[in-house]
Formats: sequence, structure tokens, C-alpha cells
Amino acid sequence: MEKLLIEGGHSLNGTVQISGAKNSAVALIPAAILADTSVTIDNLPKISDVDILAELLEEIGGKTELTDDTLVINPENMFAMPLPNGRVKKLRASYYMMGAMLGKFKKAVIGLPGGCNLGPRPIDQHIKGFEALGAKVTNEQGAIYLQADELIGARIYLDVVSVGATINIMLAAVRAKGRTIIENAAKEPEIIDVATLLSSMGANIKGAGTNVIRIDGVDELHGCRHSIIPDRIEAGTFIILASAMGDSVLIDNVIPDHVESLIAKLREMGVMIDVADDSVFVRANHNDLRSVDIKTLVYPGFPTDLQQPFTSLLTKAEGSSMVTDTIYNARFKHIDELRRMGANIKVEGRSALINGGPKLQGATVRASDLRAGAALVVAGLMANGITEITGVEHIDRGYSDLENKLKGLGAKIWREKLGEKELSDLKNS
Ligand SMILES: CC(=O)N[C@H]1[C@@H](OP(=O)(O)OP(=O)(O)OC[C@H]2O[C@@H](n3ccc(=O)[nH]c3=O)[C@H](O)[C@@H]2O)O[C@H](CO)[C@@H](O)[C@@H]1O
Ligand SMILES: C=C(OP(=O)(O)O)C(=O)O
Repeated sequence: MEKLLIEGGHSLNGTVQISGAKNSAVALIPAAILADTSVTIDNLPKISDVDILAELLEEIGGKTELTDDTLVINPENMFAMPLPNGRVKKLRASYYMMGAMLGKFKKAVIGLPGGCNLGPRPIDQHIKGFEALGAKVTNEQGAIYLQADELIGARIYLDVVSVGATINIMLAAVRAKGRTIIENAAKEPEIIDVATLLSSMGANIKGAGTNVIRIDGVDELHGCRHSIIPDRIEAGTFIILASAMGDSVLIDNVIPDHVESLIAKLREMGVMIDVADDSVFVRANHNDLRSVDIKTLVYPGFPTDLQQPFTSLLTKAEGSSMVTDTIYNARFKHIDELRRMGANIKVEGRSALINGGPKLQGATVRASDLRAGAALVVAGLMANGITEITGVEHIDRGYSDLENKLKGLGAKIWREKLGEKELSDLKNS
């Protein structure tokens, strides 16, 4: 196990290239199960979620070849191998194995997913969708058993706007007989990316990116080549970092529309931002930031996945800011760690009240989840002195080459192995 060390207080300058989107990649890889021939996915981020999904495809008989940022998946010998335990528990997106295997084999056994611990993360809407398509679904000892004689298109209204349920139902429905209509669908850009890959494989999908998606099932899907969209959450994290510590930073390979809600809030805070076709240039005004309130919402609202790093930035803004997370009720595990660094933050229910101003101090802190890790990296770069961050494995789930990208901007950040005492303290904590 490793820790990240950051010497704070150095300003950031230069250009950073954004990688392909984690939340697309983790759906596109399982989607390849549905094809009869090889699928090639380009612009993959180098993250552990991608490695684990490729291993899961190997477990069910697939062949995968990862070179640089390209993954070739040969699904020809895949079979409906049950996956009740093991790797499926290590990430959230293993739930997409359910939709893809149900679509292809009409059956699947998949353990309940892992992923960031943000409070309850039920998958009832995924199951409601699979059942509407004709699958029998049971939950036995922490694994979901799915079985259908045939899948038949249906009209499905999602009670909760869910990214995962929208994509999972699409994955099963592309091979169902007849038309499926998903109403109250999620509209995140990653959903359009998955629909684009499935369409290149021969699927018939209309309306992805709106709240009504129509899918006409087809008998077979073939291989194709697809390049992943840029990661709007990684881009947003670097825009926040640049707003905190940048003199002038160009965040390149971005779709600026995807980060519009963030840019609007940063401009309210006094950050100077120029937007071009596929890049965002931040000229920070980082010693004179104004406080703002944010509320996380489904896309195109402010993304919950940027709430935690944004909270770190707000500790620098004079005055009181309120952060409300309407998507998850327990996405505040980073707050205790920020307090260790001297932040003045009170949590009440789904909101955090940040009294900004005093400079953070380096401390030893723990990343409890992926974006808590990002929040602590932002805080560490802002703080006086050295910050040590454990729980780096969470950060590695979703940020591609984070240290090198930051070093390229002038940050002092490095990685060390945990000593024996640190390991035993962690075990006992
Ligand atoms: C791998 C992936 O893409 N992860 C993203 C995905 O997670 P994930 O797909 O898990 O998130 P959802 O959009 O499904 O969840 C949104 C909300 O709906 C609730 N819900 C969801 C499904 C369900 O069946 N029942 C239910 O009640 C959840 O508890 C949550 O409160 O979207 C989240 C919201 O943008 C992001 O934070 C995650 O980064
Ligand atoms: C919550 C996240 O990831 P996951 O859904 O994979 O746990 C995230 O990317 O911020």
C-alpha cells in the first residue's frame, strides 16, 4: 500500500491533457460483451477500474489486449460464468455486467457491486428495468441472479434518475425483442457515449442524452472501434486545482459544455476562465476568491462527483459557503480530514457550511473514497507544509496518472510505500 505526499503552496502553471472518461470506460468495456466480434476502445484512462473490468471479461472467457490507451476485447468465447464474488466487489461499475450478460446470454449471476461508500446506493431501478424486460431476478447471499427465456421490449419509467440504471437497461434492451422506452432517463454525457458505441455495434437507439430513450432491439451486434469522450470530472478537478493554485493553466482535451455548471460557479467566485473549442484556460485570482453556495444535481446541474474537491477550494474563499448534496446523503467523509488540516466546516444533514479564509495546514489524512481523495489533493496543494494522504487506492480507481500530470504543472507531489507501523495502524483503525 502507498501514500501520496504533497508539499503545498507551490503555484501551478502549464498545460494538462485530460484522459478518457472513467464513467464511460467502465460501461463501454462490459458493453463489448454484447458483440459477436472484437471491439476496440481508444482513449482509455489508466485507472484500476479499467484493469479490473478487463480481468472480469477474461474470467468469463473473453480475450483482452491493453496497449497504451487502447483495449481490444474479443468476446467470441465468452460464456455466462457466474461472478458472485471476487473482483465484482471492487468497483461500482461491475453492475454493468448484469445488463450486458443478460442481453447476450439471457442469464447472469453477479455479486452486488462495490465502489465509493457514499451512503446507501441501491440498484432497485436496475432490477425494475430487467424485470420489465421479462427477466426473473433474485438476490441470494449478496449476488443478483438474472434469468430470462427471452427479453421483450417494455416501457420503463425510472422512479429515480439513475445513470447506472439507464445504461444497464440500455445494455439489456438492445438485444430484446421489440421496442423499449426508458422514461425519466438520466442525461449524463456518458450515456450518449455508451449509446454511440452500441449504435456502432449495430444497435438502434434514439434519444440518449434526453430523458426519453427509445431502443429497438436487434438480433445481433458486431465489433467496432470507439474513442471515449474526455473525462468531465477529471477536467473539473483540474479546473478546481487551477482555480486554487494556478497562475495560468490550460486544461486541454475537454468538452467545455460538460463542465458549464462548474465554470459558472467559479466565475461567481472571481476566477477568470476562458473557454475555447476543446480546452479551458484558467487565470486564477486565487488570493481573492468569493464564497458561493452550490447544490449538486443530475446533469446538467452541478455534479456530485465534483462536490468534494470544490469544498476544498471553498475553504479558501472569504466568508460562508453552503454545499448541499442532493444525490448522496453521506458524501461528506472528506470533511473530517479537511478539519484536521484546519478547515472550519460544519455538516448538517445533506449540507456543509464552510467558513473560509484561514490557510490550511499540512496533515496526515485518509482518502475514504475516490473524490474524497481528490478533495485532499486539492487541499494538500493549497496547504502550508507537507500533507500525507493514505487510501491512495481509491484515487487510483479514477484518476489517470494524477501525480505526473500535477508534476507537469509544477506541483511537488510524490508517492511512497507505507511503512510497517502505518500498515498496522491502518489495520487497527
Ligand atoms: C460508475 C458510475 O458511472 N458512477 C457514477 C454514477 O453512479 P451510479 O450509477 O451508482 O449513480 P446513480 O445515478 O444510479 O444514483 C443517483 C441516485 O439515485 C439513487 N438510486 C440509484 C439507482 C437505483 O436503482 N436506485 C436509487 O435509489 C442513488 O442512491 C443515488 O442517490 O452516477 C453518479 C451520479 O452522477 C456518480 O456519482 C457516479 O460517479
Ligand atoms: C462515485 C464515483 O464512482 P463509483 O460510482 O465508481 O463509485 C465517482 O466517480 O465519483
